[in-house]
Amino acid sequence: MSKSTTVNVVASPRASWRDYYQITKPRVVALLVLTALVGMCLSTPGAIPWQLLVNSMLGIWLLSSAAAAINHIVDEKIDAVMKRTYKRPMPNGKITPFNAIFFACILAFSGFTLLYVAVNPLTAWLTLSGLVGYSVIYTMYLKRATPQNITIGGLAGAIPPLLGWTAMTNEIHGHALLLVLIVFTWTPPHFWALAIHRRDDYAKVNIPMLPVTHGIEFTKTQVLLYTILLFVVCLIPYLVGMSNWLYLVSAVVLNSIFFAYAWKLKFYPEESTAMDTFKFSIVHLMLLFIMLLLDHYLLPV
Ligand code: HEM
Ligand SMILES: CC(C)=CCC/C(C)=C/CC/C(C)=C/COP(=O)(O)OP(=O)(O)O
Repeated sequence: MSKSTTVNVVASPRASWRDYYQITKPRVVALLVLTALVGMCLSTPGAIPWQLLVNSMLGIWLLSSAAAAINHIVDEKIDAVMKRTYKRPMPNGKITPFNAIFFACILAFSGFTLLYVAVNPLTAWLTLSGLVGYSVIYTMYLKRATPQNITIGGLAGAIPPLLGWTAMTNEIHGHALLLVLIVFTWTPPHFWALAIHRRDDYAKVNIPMLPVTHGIEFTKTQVLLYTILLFVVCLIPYLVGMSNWLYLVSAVVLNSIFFAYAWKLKFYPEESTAMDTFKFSIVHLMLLFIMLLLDHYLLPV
């Protein structure tokens, strides 16, 4: 009689393409690429060569996605504990660290090569510095070190308009830096509104986000002050003759709404106000950049 052995194999859930797609933070990267596209279009008065446009957007998209994937790899342990993130593909074991690293390397290598060869080396190096800024300086160091983590780290997420600009012109222009300044000033109220709502998550994993270290009220004041600063910064493109009245009117309306959300958050908060403010921040930036684009093509200065 032959003996049979029963082996209990606990299969780890298999990753699908959707899991890999998820660790690239697709919606964040989509908005980043939109800001890069606006940088590209505003850099040149006329039409832009479509091959250059496609190669630039693809390269920036690949490197930003790689940066997001590295963020998921580095944050696996804290993501496993936080309510907002515990279902992500890394903490739930669908994607192994080895596979994620391999995936991120392919994205980063192909993105860098594409930008270097088909766009220009300046854009390739600047985009790589965005990756290092986000996945190394912000994620590995600043995020765990200081409540000003996102003010400094925000520079990496703000750089895409400059990348779009250099992709077209191969030079760093003051107007491109102005677009970077807009995203840079937008980032603190964008993130702190969410961090107010998720304060306990961050406290649980000892991440020194502003609402954890300085309290909810202080953070709400900062959100309000940043929306005022952002209002002023968003007027500069009109004041320096970079854009026309269509952008000006849109910027005034969008920033007034953002300010109103921040005011409500500070003085008349309801359960949902912090998340409503966070959600509006995304609509704000998206519409602001779309209006910059429409203004550029409909009312050239
Ligand atoms: C250091 C800078 C930033 C921090 C700390 C930050 C933080 C966050 C966090 C924690 C979320 C929630 C993500 C989730 O629950 O999956 C989020 C969502 C989002 N962020 Fe940011 N963000 C930053 C910069 C940016 C930039 C520069 C952009 C685009 C220009 C951006 C666009 C978005 C979008 C579109 C979402 C919604 C994503 C979705 O619904 O899946 N963020 N951000
Ligand atoms: C090349 C280039 C331009 C790179 C840009 C990189 C990039 C994807 C920036 C987005 C910023 C962001 C979503 C930060 C949140 O990280 P978090 O770790 O605080 O948020 P999480 O807890 O949701 O992961």
